[in-house]
Amino acid sequence: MSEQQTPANQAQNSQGQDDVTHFGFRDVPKSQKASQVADVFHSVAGKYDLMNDLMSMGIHRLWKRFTIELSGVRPGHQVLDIAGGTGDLTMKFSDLVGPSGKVVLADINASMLKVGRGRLVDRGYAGNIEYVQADAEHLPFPDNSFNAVSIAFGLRNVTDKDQALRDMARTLKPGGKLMILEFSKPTNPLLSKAYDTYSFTALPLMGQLIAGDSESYKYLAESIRMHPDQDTLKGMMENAGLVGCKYYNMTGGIVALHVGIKP
Ligand SMILES: C[S@@+](CC[C@H](N)C(=O)[O-])C[C@H]1O[C@@H](n2cnc3c(N)ncnc32)[C@H](O)[C@@H]1O
Repeated sequence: MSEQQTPANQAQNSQGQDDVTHFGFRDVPKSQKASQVADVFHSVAGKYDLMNDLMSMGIHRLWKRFTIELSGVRPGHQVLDIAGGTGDLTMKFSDLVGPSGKVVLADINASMLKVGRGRLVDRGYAGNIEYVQADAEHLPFPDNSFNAVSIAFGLRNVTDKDQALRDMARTLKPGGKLMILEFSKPTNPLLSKAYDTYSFTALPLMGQLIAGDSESYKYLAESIRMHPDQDTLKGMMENAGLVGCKYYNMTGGIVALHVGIKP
């Protein structure tokens, strides 16, 4: 298909440049991205945790542990884990906030929420967790609700990231902390090359063998490359009104944790 004939460019021609975004390396109309992302996560939900462990060789657990350590979450706190998926962070926050606190596990995708809820209930997590199907761009929570908001490996799937950041900032209490754990840009060119080879060959192959779906894992690799790098994301957080924004590179910048405070 030629460039001019893609649905994305048709939208661009008839409605203007702003109506187009990317889905991995492809341009798509903004109105279609959420449903394409939804297809990815409906497809991978059942094998999500196994694939996470295999693809990252278990290292995602360390990235998440560091996030929890920096969260400052304490007993009695209210926490939102948006794009919470199968609930890795929610579980840890639930332990930290205790019976007097609350964690909201929110995700746009019913399949991921179902797997997450089943997993947490199986492990005996109940009482201080709420499950909400919600889009990060339109959070159904009042202003100033949460001591901490986290989004782990979710932001790169969101169509309008600036809008999502503004809404996360809105729902934070003054002094509350936003934590964004996300794939980012490796700082070393050699690591970057090896990581590219791994991402574009091994990931789709593993996706095919284990989840029967290479396309979703090709999207994973592509979406990581399209995501804003460390300094760009930090600037976006500042534009959303957060202060004290900084980031911590992990595994050579393959992943970064960004934190910012609501003034
Ligand atoms: C890679 S998973 C991450 C799950 C979990 N946070 C973790 O770290 O294991 C990304 C999640 O983002 C969710 N998601 C994608 N777009 C979203 C949006 N616009 N709003 C809320 N959740 C979204 C997906 O449904 C999926 O569960």
